[in-house]
Amino acid sequence: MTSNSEDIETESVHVVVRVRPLNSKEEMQNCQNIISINHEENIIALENPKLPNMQCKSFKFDHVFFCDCTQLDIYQKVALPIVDQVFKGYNGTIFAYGQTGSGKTYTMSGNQTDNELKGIIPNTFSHIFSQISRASNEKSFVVTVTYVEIYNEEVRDLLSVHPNEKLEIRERVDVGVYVRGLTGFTVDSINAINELLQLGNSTRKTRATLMNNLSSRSHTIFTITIETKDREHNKTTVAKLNLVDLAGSERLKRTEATGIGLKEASNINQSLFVLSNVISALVEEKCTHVPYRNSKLTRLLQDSLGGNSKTAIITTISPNENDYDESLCTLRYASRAKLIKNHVRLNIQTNKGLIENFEQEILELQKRLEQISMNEEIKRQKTRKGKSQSKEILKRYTEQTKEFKNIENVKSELNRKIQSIQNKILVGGKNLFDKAQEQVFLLESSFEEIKNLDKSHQELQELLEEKEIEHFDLQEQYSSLQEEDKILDEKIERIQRLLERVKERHDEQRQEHRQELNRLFEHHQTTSRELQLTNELTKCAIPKNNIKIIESNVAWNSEICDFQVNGIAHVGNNMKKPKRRFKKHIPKSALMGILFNERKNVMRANKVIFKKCAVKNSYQQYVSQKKDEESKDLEEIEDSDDTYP
Ligand SMILES: Nc1ncnc2c1ncn2[C@@H]1O[C@H](COP(=O)(O)OP(=O)(O)OP(=O)(O)O)[C@@H](O)[C@H]1O
Repeated sequence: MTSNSEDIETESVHVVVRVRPLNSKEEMQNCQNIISINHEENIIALENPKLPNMQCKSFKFDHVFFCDCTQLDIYQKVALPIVDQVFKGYNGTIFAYGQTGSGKTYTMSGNQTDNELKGIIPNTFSHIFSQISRASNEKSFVVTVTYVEIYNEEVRDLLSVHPNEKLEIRERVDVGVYVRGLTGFTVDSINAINELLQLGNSTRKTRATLMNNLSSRSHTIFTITIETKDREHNKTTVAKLNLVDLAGSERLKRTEATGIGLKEASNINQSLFVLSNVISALVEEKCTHVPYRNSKLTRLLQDSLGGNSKTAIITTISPNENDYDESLCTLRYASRAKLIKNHVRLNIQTNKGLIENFEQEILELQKRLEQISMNEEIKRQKTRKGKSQSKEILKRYTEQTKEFKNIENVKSELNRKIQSIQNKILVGGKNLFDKAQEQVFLLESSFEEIKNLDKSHQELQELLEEKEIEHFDLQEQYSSLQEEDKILDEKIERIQRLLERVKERHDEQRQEHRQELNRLFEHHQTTSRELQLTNELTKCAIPKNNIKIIESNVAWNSEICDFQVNGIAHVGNNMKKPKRRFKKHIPKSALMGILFNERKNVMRANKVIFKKCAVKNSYQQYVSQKKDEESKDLEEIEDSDDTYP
């Protein structure tokens, strides 16, 4: 077997944890569960029963399964991906590791009579044969099985007629590590492979201990080798799947083992100790030597740990508070094993494989059969020709008939051989199940399909919900945009109407201003003329000096809107003394008289003047007021744009 170095992939060992439920004995003793699980993060936390206030010890794995998980859950998450890879030509290993009584055998083998309780090994059988029956008929497969146990550091063949015979481990460059003299069986159906498993299990060493009524006293490796010949791509691959059920580690104090039990337990612990050393060495960066050779177990699992294999370790633990130390130790090793890197490559068959050998054998047998048939035919013809001749010939004929019978027997034996070899080569697409098996498997696969469908249904449902939310959002956005658009239209319309109104008002006001301006202008002209006349009249009526005196002594009172003589109160007739500013040489009475009369005249005249002036002022005020109003209107328009809802 060869494979290009470029094809080598480095990948970590897949490590999962399975927690078994508390058993009835533990429940009766009221033992506490010290394990909690975070399924989303795949974290398992262990509470120290002696120090409940201390923080839990937690470990992260590729997957964690709690007591309620089913055998099929484990198969789908752990074994199925590896079995699929074996079909592609990659080696695979699945092994259960854990304390005695933690559920390794339950996980690997389970209860064979109950479909739901079947473990990884029987489920793998169904998976393999269903894959073959679903494959293209351009593919041929040969499935072979071996089953070994390592008991007290001795390798034994569980399928051999001499199961107690010790076997040796050897290594060859082209094959790798192998067990010499191991019996391999080619299987063509689930029944055939199941029978071999049962046969092996019946020989496996088990014993009742204080920790487990049916404790495995040996490590077992059930190996399925699948050779696949793909005629379409002219490629043959051969891959091994090791299904390993280890014996559990045990504290001798707790199991109180003695005699053979003690020897078994010491050997089990010793080989598990080597296994943990191998794991440690593999993950240590500076380590140059991995002690695979220190135990038979690690020697046989050499390829699975750090070698050419896709490996999954199922760490089984007990939730019982009394098993805290063992569980912690198991989890520590398991989390270390996660760091092991394997170097996986596609195993392409370059020399003659089983399929080719079988095919050649069939051809040779068929040729022999043809030759025998031809010889037989010639002999028969000769016999027919000599039928009517002498008695002697008749005697020979009887002998020849006997010979023909023998030939027939040889022929049927050859046909049987051909058939049995042909049966070993499984052609893709062929139905390999008998009715009952098919139903069982269909039940399992439909269960699997239902699960997958459920999953995809759930995913689709979630997607649909997401899309619906998006749709609602869009609709909301769309309707709010439409509303906004409508509101904006209305706003524009209203602003336009407002603008038109303002324009109209503005035009009207302009018109009014003009008219008012004209009117005021005319009025102003008339007033100016009148003022001019009044001035002329005043000049005639009042001497120039007096006018000056009057002018310097009167002031406009804005409160009463009239002229007032400075210093004289105009309340009734109570006029007060004028201020001393008047010149002394003018007699007071005369001045008063003049002043009084003239003041009256002047006041009248000035009132007129003032009024004219007031009109002029008010005209200017009016103009500026109008300007203000116009600018206010414009501001109003501008404001209305900004402040509109
Ligand atoms: N997940 C589980 N669900 C239900 N029962 C279980 C589970 N795991 C183990 N058990 C039960 O616990 C008992 C011990 O299990 P099992 O024999 O598989 O342990 P083990 O790890 O193989 O022990 P040992 O190393 O001694 O062989 C069995 O009765 C088995 O049915």
